[in-house]
Amino acid sequence: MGLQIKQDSTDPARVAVQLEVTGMTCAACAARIEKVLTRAPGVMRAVVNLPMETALVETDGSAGPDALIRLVEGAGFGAEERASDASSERARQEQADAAARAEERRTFTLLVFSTLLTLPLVAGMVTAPFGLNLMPPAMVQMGLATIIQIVVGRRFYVGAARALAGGGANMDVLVVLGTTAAYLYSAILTLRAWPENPGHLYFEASAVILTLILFGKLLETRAKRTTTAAIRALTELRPDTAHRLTESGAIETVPVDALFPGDRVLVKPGERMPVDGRVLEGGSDLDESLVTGESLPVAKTVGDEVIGGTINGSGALTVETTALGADSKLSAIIRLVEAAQSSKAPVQKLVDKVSSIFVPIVVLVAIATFAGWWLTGAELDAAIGATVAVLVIACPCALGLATPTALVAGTGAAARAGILIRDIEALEIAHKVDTVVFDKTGTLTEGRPAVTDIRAFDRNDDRLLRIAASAQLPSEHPLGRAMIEAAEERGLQLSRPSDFRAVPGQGIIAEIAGETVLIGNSRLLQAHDVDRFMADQIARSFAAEAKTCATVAIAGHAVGVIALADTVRAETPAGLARLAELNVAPVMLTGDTEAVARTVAEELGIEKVIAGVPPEGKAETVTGLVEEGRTVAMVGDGVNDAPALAAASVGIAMGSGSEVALETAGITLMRPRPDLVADAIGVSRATVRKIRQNLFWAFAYNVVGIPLAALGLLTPALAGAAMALSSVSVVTNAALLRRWRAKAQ
Ligand SMILES: Nc1ncnc2c1ncn2[C@@H]1O[C@H](COP(=O)(O)OP(=O)(O)OP(=O)(O)O)[C@@H](O)[C@H]1O
Ligand SMILES: [Cu+2]
Ligand SMILES: [Mg+2]
Repeated sequence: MGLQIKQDSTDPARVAVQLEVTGMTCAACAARIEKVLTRAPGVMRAVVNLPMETALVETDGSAGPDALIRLVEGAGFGAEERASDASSERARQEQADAAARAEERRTFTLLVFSTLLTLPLVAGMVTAPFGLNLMPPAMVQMGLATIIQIVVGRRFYVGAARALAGGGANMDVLVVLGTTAAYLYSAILTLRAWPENPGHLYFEASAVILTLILFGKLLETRAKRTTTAAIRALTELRPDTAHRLTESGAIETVPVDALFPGDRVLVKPGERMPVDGRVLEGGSDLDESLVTGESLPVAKTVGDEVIGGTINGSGALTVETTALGADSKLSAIIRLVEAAQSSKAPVQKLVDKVSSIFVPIVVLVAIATFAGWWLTGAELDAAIGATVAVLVIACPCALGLATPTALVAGTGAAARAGILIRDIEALEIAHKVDTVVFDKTGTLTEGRPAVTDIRAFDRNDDRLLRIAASAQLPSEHPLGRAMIEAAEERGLQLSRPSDFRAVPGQGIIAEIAGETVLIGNSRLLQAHDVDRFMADQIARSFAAEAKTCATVAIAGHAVGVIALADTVRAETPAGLARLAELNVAPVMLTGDTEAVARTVAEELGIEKVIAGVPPEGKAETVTGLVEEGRTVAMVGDGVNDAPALAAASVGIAMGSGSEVALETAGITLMRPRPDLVADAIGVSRATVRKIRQNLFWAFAYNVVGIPLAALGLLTPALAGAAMALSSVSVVTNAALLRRWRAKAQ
């Protein structure tokens, strides 16, 4: 493999300093800063990244961050030290995790304490039917209840006070009102009757309610922590150290934070990829499942891109670093999923609004209940009991949990399948999608066309291909690349055109040996008054075989036609069949000719075809479909489809996972597989279904519970149990979503 492992050493003297630079306006600024930094004593390398506004400086340890900052400031810019990305991100996660665990432990201890104090209070209730009276004396009851009210109740009092101060009312307000009413009423009775025995007391009710709610909270935080664990696992994918190859070919093990873009790293068999990069040497199979959801190993050879966090198979790889830390794909994914999970869904905003109206209404109902019982001549005792039960059963905590728990579980399950959901809005819209617009080239097909036939009018096919491929040398278009490849296969000598211009959606215009060469479709020929008759005839015959044709014209005369074919992706038919199952209509949108598009569409069973659309017309076409009243998902392969992705109700970027696609598309598929589109719609439907179920049950429980409590059919303690149970069932129901699996394997 040509790799010689000479030594494994760490070089503590090498220090990487990251600076955040402000005030840069252009590349010249960046170059100036780079020069100033590079020339400073002790600096080995400096790289300034203009769009990221950062400078990465490698020093031998003698130039500290402060000195470097002064240098940048001396050049007229602002600078600040930036904490190293990978470690700060992980530290942040670990901190949050530790805090969550500590909170959980505290809640658990409190729960045990609260349960122990509550048990004597309920002992009387439980044993009474057996003719035993184990109820402790009223004063003891009051002592126990007071401790619970203060120690356990504290967090609810604080929460309620905070909500009221903010002008709102939440579940804590109801909990506080209910338990305080029960407690105070019992306390007053006890004190007034002392030393006699008072009548019926509600100490056990307030204690049981607080204990149960605490129990619900504990289950809730635990469930939440396990649903986010899938995402947290992603951050743990990145290794801490990497084997860097030095100029001399030695190998040193360095912290990942000390690497620079451009550094070459050695990845040994079985190790995790420390950075995003390109393979320079070697070959291996990579397990990308945790990043892209692809379950089969992916073969990588020289020139292929690798993603940090994936697992190397049995080969050793030398990789050139292209992105690290916060710039890496893994970081982008983590940020995306985290942002999605914490963004507020429109339905959640509605729930918040409902809750804020709901609480005052409940208080009114409670007052009415009390008045009703009182006025009909009932005991004060019964009136208080019913009122407390109303306040407790009305607590909307299940309502508050219904949406966020389902969303976290749904987006987490999707991410595991390689479906990244940027925001909750995308998830909510995706479930309504009735039309999916597919870009043809690169989405339904592989996007790697190959030259199949050459029809030179003078029968000199090689000459035609040589001219065409030469003219295409500067082209980025897949059709152009295919021509170059075909020419190279035939060993033809190519020469760069002296002038080159791409006409989007039509073709190219180049200058070769003083002659203008046009290569493209009918529209290009028409625009330049080239006789199209013969070329169109040929193109039509090839269209039946789903081959795309490009006509070559020299000095205004058509001289031949080159036919190219692209293969349909293996997963496309299954993907379309599953969309049909979901009752979603597919539409093909392409810049190719109607005839070719029709042939491919017929083969795939797609009825609606919109062909011959120039790149800038794609967004317009999508907007047109949206205006017809459809909910449109546009599936494209990234960068050039960005406007159309943005125009759709929801944009689905496929495959590339490039930054641009991540930013513009509501949903990104990490693998170039059209069948994941159905899964994206599927997970969205499953999540929205869960949210609706949860909301329904949470509401139903309140709607049924409140009248029962008002009529005195629910004891306060039972109401507390019912409330805790409803919260737990909502959280459990949402957690079931974690079992969702993509059908695309
Ligand atoms: N470099 C090129 N060489 C030859 N023909 C070209 C070139 N660029 C564009 N064309 C012509 O313009 C047409 C439309 O190109 P465009 O890039 O808009 O669509 P596409 O990528 O081929 O298909 P899709 O819209 O499905 O992605 C092509 O089918 C081809 O006929
Ligand atoms: Cu509650
Ligand atoms: Mg295209």
